[in-house]
Amino acid sequence: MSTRPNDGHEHAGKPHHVDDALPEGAVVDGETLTRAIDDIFDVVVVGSGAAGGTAAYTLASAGLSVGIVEEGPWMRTRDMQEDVHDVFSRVMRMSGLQMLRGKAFMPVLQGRCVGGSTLVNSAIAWRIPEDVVDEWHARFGLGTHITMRALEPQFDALERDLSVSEVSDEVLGENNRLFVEQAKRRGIVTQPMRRYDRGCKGSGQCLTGCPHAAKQGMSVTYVPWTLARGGRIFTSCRVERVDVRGGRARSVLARSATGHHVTVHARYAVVVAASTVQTPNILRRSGVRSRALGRHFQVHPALSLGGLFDRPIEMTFGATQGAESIHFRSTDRFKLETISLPPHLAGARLPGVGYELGSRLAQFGHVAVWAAQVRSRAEGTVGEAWGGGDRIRYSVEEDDLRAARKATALIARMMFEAGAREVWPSIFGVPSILRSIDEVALVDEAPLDPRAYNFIATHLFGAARMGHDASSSVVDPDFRVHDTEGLFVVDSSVFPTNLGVNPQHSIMGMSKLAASRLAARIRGGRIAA
Ligand SMILES: Cc1cc2nc3c(=O)[nH]c(=O)nc-3n(C[C@H](O)[C@H](O)[C@H](O)COP(=O)(O)OP(=O)(O)OC[C@H]3O[C@@H](n4cnc5c(N)ncnc54)[C@H](O)[C@@H]3O)c2cc1C
Repeated sequence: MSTRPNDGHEHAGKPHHVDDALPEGAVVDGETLTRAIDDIFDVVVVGSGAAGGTAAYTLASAGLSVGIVEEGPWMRTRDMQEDVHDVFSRVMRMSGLQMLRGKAFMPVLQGRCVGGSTLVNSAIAWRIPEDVVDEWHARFGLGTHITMRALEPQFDALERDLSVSEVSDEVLGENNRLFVEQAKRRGIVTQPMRRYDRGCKGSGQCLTGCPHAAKQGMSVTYVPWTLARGGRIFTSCRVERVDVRGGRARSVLARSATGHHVTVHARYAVVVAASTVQTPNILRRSGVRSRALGRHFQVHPALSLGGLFDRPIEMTFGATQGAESIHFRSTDRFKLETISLPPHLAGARLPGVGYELGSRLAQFGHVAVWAAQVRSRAEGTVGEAWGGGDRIRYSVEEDDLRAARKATALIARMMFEAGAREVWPSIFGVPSILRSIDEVALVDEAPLDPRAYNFIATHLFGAARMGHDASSSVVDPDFRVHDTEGLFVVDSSVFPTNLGVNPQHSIMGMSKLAASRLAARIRGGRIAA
């Protein structure tokens, strides 16, 4: 059977997307709900992002009835806009203003909408590196359950379903091309990114939602495909807790944006996939008591540098992120990437104020932005703030800052070698504008102080760690919360460490593995209704 029900096609001369043609009654919109709801499914999935969308579709494809409860709204392809402010205020958690707090503040971006962060991300797909799986085996004893052999078929299926392919030359764009050329000159191994992509037009709008549904995020793939298989989604309904009675998860208790109770019962299981930040707090509110809950939170702190060139770059055309290098992943713990930012976001990276800022904005077509993700060693915590919000504490360590400093200096040198007139390193204590390659020496000496760096976090891990021992982990190697029947966690909160590569594909591979095993157990009668 095709995995692509209701696929996009032309309709009366207009593009018609899969999220325009949803089965009647399959979406219960919490923004317009006028009464309480009580419903029942075989499995209830909390969250519709990378992990939740994948789990839901895998379970529905195994013939189980699936209800998805999602805190955010559904932004349809027809409603996508370029305006960063409008999009972020509708689909980003806290309109994009969520912060990690520690020795410094670090913004942490998360989608809060159908599709979760896959609506606003760059769709880069990386299989989990084998060294990470080996480390999980050596340090956490997961080798009997989490193996490359078990994960590879999941990745194969995901890549088929979601059309993972390399960025083509036609949509590479100048920002990406220049990076590849320069890296090659330096002997740095690069590759075109592999992305979830069906017909990218190079509009550079991944971060505000693809207006062509070419990016294969969850809101145009696994979520609608789940609904086509009889599933239902409750949007704009925030899960407050899972009702656990007699040691078993019974139902999910949510509240709609209009304030009504939404109670969704699970015959067999509740699968929590609300992300590394929200999942631990949902478990806490559900009465899960584990010393490990909320601990071992990790990120890949990311930094980016702008460079001003004489030649046109035009970041508005080309894959938002199209080229990368893991050349330094093992030796120096960072990964290099390109990123084409829209002017509203890149504006925050431009140096100067007033006239000076205005004149740089006028030259925006000549700006390139290259970035690095640090495989940080630091760990933080996730807890609940007074009033019920999420409180994340995290500070990078000195080793992480050394990696960040080295990556910044390398990118700055690459930009000058590629012909940049100015490079903007974004480190406090280093001039905001470097005008020659010799000045990059100032970056080599930059302070090792977390407050000096302009990090952002989009890759999140841990805080409900997997392991055998209930005193040091939250879920067992079958993704089940220790000592709780029918309660599973399938997002990257279960990852014992970060990865050093972009996480979505690994999250989906793990979620698919967990959901396939759960479906087999339910089908085999090993989980009683
Ligand atoms: C701007 C950006 C760019 C990125 N680029 C890439 C990339 O190119 N490649 C890559 O591999 N990774 C990328 N990432 C990271 C990647 O998107 C995430 O790692 C991945 O989506 C996480 O999956 P998840 O299912 O855990 O969380 P999400 O995808 O964030 O989904 C979690 C969902 O749960 C919902 N939820 C939370 N709490 C509740 C609640 N109480 N009740 C109901 N629902 C709830 C949320 O609203 C959300 O929709 C990027 C992230 C961002 C923000």
